Amino acid sequence: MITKDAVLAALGQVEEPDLGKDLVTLNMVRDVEIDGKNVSFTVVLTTPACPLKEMIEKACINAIRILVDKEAVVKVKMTSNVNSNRKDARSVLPGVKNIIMVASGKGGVGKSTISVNLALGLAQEGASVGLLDADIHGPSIPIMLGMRDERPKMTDMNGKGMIVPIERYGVKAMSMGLLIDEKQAVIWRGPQVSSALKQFISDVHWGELDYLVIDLPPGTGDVHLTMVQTIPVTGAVIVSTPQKVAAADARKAIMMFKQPQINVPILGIVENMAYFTPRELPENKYYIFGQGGARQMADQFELPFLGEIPLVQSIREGGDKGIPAVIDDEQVTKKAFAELAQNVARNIAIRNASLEPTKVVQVN
Ligand SMILES: Nc1ncnc2c1ncn2[C@@H]1O[C@H](COP(=O)(O)OP(=O)(O)OP(=O)(O)O)[C@@H](O)[C@H]1O
Repeated sequence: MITKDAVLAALGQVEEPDLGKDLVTLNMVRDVEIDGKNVSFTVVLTTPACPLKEMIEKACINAIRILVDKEAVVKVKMTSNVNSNRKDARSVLPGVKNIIMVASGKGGVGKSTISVNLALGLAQEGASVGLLDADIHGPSIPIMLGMRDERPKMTDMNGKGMIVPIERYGVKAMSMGLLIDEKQAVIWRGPQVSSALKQFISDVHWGELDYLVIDLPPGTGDVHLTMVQTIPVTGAVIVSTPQKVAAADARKAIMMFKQPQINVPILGIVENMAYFTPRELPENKYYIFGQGGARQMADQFELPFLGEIPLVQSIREGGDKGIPAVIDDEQVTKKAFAELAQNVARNIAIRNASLEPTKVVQVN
């Protein structure tokens, strides 16, 4: 006779490869039910974007068949509950489980393109996602999401007026560009930008989110410090391109986050425009700017390499039209961005299981 104890003992042998512990110890197994040879249970993953989903499901079925009963009919329900390791007072972004900053040392490497498609990619996997455009001097997200002419609505939250993010393609988005006059912002100095940003962060009503993706301005300046002083960041994604000059600037961004007084974990490096793929020959890859630079940089800093995004005409066209690549039909770009979203989600789960929460830092 199959018993619940035997089932749990077998599942106790199945390891979550990224977290290095078994599913029972990690409290990921729920609702075990047994009816004769029929065994069913739920596995609660730490993210819906888990790239190991199928592998874990197979390992569970095998464990029951090998260790409990080879004739067992096993039904596994795979669900998720995104984990978080926030231990701050939640005075900022209270309902947000994980905060991802997308950064690059240099402008024009595709940071906004990556932010938008990463947010949409995570949402397509089933997560609840927000996207915040913190690039005051060059906000491009309103264009990329086709919401440049929209004006955000306000809502009353316990007597305080809050900005309601705009929903696009299943993601809640908000940009400084929708609230401030760009011509005026151009002459703002660092402190003005910082205080506007602080205000902006606490004035948007995000509600409950699994992930909030923040598109930072390029560089390594005041705004970046303001952000880490204001927000308990889960981790940063560094965007680079294959050219040596971009890599040198990406290094600066890495060094900034690694500084002991900032200490924001880096979730990994993504290489944008890694190779060119013509529309007519989607299988062909031309490494026109050189190959493997970002991967080497990741190895050098012992950071995860999150993926290569090809240089494709439709990514640029989609960005200009307000139709991001992820929701387009082009399979090459869809696949590259889906892998990026899965790798980011995976590294957040690992980070949450292994590292201390990020503290909001005081920089003097
Ligand atoms: N992989 C790609 N393939 C084709 N075009 C791309 C790709 N990535 C970005 N682009 C295009 O390059 C331009 C710059 O991209 P984007 O605005 O995302 O860069 P950025 O790093 O955010 O720039 P900035 O920091 O200066 O705002 C845009 O026109 C965008 O559509």
